[in-house]
Amino acid sequence: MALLEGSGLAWLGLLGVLLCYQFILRAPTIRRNGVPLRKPPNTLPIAGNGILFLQARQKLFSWFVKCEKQFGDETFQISVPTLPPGVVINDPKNLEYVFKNEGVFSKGDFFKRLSRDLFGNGIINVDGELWKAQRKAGLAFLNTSNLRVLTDVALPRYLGQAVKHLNEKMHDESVVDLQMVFHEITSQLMGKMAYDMEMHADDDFTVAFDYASGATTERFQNPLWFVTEPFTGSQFKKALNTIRTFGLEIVENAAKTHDKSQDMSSTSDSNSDRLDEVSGSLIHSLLEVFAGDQKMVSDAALNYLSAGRDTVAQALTWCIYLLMQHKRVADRIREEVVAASGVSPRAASGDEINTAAFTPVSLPYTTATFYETLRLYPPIPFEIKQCEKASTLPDGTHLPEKSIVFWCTWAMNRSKIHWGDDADSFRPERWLTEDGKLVTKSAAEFPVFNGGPRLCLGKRMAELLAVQVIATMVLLFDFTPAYRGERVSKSSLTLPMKDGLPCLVRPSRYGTPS
Ligand code: HEM
Repeated sequence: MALLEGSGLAWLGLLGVLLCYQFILRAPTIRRNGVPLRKPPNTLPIAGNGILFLQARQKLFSWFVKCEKQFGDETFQISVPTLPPGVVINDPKNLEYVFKNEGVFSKGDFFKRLSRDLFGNGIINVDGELWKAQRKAGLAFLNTSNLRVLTDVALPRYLGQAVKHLNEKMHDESVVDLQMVFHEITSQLMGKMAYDMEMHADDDFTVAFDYASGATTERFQNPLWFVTEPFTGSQFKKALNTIRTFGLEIVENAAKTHDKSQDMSSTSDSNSDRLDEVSGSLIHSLLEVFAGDQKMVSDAALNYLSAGRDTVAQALTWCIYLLMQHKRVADRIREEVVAASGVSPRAASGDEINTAAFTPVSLPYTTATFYETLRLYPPIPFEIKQCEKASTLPDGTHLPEKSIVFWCTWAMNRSKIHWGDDADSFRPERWLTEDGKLVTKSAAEFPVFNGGPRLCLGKRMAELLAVQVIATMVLLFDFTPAYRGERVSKSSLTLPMKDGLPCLVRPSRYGTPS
């Protein structure tokens, strides 16, 4: 006990020295055209905005929204003990500059140090040659013909299984967690197509990844994580071990299936299953690029898995959440899908619908609904870049070397300046022109998929997947909430819904009662 008290005092002493060093000797003021940037309300003399960052993420989102309302497009400075000086940008012109100057605004040491345990040297956590090589492998995986197999073969298969599961739940009148249902679809899909493996939403790996993502986010929120984690991080360590073991399993499995597929390629005929032909194509190209470096292949594979699977499942979850509150929008989706597929009331059970025909081109309103969901619930709600060298933003803000640039997509997407007075309302119509075409926004205006050379590689895949799933679910089912009040997200690098989305399932006007 005495030892603990002694070490506690030592930590406190160290902390005091660190804070004084940071704030009295080091923290530079960032200026715009020579004038110091404004600071947000409640910035404390020594802790700066640090205490605020310790709050639950929903409160943090609200704080960023409040700042956007107060500062509009004006860049402001934030300070958090132990972090380099930082600014928050809201102006799309500044963001465009950040996107265009990837060489200046990189992931940086700050981001990498905090997320290395989770992402290793995977694409999300590296710059330069390692990034380029992984991006190339990803581009090959997400080519047009693989995406066609995804929409025509793989997704209808896993979506069909989800429909069956929901029909059973409907029959039992039992509650179903739709977040798990969507996670199961994307887990199976990515598992099969990218890694030629069976993956599920409740695998140990998934649970561990979920935990580790929350713990990594806490590092970003808690500036003293390196002080607290040795005492509180045992579960985090366990989760990281599970993740690493699974990563190596993916690689070992791929090495086996690679040999097998090379054996088979000589005998395969034109009738071979299209899905089996593309299965594992991502991991196989990673094996080729990083031959012999198992850890590297594993990091790359796990990064793609987390980027491609969780984001889409979460976006679908928030979409149905919003549709349960906006029946008018669900009805319009149904009308659009019925017009495109010719289904008559009480006729569709899922088996006979060609869900592959549900595409962003054939269903613009459904696509607009997906975009409107992403606007209000962006799966990656915060972004961080670090200046590799001093730079000046278009608004005149001079950023010293190593300073941090934050933008909060969640807050930017609610800006009344850029989205109008009804920015807080869920209104898919804002995404459609008068003649029903989809409105396009630049990446800087709508940074949900990032932008510049690091634009999300899976944007097209996400759109194809989401439209097919939303159209099918809304056509067949009517969901009602089995929870009270508002749903919020839990701590994570992405936007999972806390405690899932428990619902009751009934047939829609077009689905068949079980
Ligand atoms: C609604 C779904 C999705 C959203 C909102 C989304 C959003 C994003 C964002 C914001 C980034 C930048 C992250 C950062 O580095 O700071 C990103 C990167 C990335 N995304 Fe997505 N994503 C989605 C789906 C997908 C899918 C389905 C894939 C397929 C595998 C994917 C693959 C990637 C990859 C590989 C990167 C890293 C790109 C790079 O650094 O060059 N994403 N995504």
